[in-house]
Amino acid sequence: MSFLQLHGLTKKFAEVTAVDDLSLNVEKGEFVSLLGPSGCGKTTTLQMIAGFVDATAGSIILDGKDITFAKPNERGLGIVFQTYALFPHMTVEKNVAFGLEMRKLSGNDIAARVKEALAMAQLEKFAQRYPRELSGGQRQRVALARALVIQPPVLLLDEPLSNLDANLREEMQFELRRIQQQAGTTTIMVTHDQAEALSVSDRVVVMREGSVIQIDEPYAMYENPATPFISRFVGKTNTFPVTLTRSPQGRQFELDGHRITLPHSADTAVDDGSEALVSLRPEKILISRQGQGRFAGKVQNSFFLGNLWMYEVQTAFGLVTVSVINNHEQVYTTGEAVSLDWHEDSLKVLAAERTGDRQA
Ligand SMILES: Nc1ncnc2c1ncn2[C@@H]1O[C@H](COP(=O)(O)OP(=O)(O)OP(=O)(O)O)[C@@H](O)[C@H]1O
Repeated sequence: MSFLQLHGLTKKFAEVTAVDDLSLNVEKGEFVSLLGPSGCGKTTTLQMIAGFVDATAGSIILDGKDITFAKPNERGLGIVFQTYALFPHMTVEKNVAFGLEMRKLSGNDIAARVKEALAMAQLEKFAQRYPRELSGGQRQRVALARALVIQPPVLLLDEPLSNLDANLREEMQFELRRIQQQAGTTTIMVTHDQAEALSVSDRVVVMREGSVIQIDEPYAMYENPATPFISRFVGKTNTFPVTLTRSPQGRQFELDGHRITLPHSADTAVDDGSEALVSLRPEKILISRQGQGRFAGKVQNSFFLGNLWMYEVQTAFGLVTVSVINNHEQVYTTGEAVSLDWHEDSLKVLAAERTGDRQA
């Protein structure tokens, strides 16, 4: 039996269904992210788990116990809010000790556990500082230490890195993962940042309009998105509308005068003759000097991203984004004629979605 089980969890606010029949099993020690665009119901789900919002329907089972209607303090979960919500008038040490004092542990136990939590979050030398005397990353580590010191069965993180600047954010992603693994705490994080979800999670849950649309490990989610929406939301991709036909060699479509046969691995539930979208990641495309690949194009824009070059290439089938690792190789310039190619295994075929799904 899974450690945390959400069964058919639903929340309605008057006419708005914020969360619609959400089911999810989380294993002990697992790090699961709820990922999705603004308003998809991530925070409401987290708040139902925390007990701040009552479920309209469904149940929450933690370690075999039904906690659907338990009060937040009876659940004893660790929570880190977006704003950290540290006590400004308390030192780091006091902030971290607070939850243990409320639970009336002995002075010695409190001192030992605070010491351990501060060490885990690498905060020992800041123990006597006040939150205002800390950087954003240090405050975020205090919030984590404070949540973990009570040894909660589940740690809930609500956009924990969104207040940090880009560099620090990346650093803290790894730090967050390290601390979570060291503590071994089952963790659920809400985020709208796909890179963050992919880099720290054991599994990612993509939500849209209150519903779960895919649950997978990060690599599988990126490589095999279930819908065009996920292929655009999780990472960047190029999509081309095509019509699939069947031949003795397998499923085929035509692009810019070329017949392309899909490998069996890319076979799909899409019916023959119906419209489909082919998804092709920018880093899976090979760009070369004119004539070396199957598809002709012209570089319309190039962007230098440090580790990567991104090219937008105009082709007969639309604007294609290509990314190339910056390893001192040839750089293509705007206006240059190039050709593109790819390995057929890189193609993913997805059923075209309803109209509202066309914008990521
Ligand atoms: N207290 C409330 N009363 C009415 N509607 C609400 C309430 N809380 C949330 N909603 C609605 O429920 C839906 C889901 O909101 P929720 O905050 O869970 O989304 P989210 O995915 O966390 O979005 P964000 O990333 O912007 O925080 C939204 O349409 C929101 O407007």
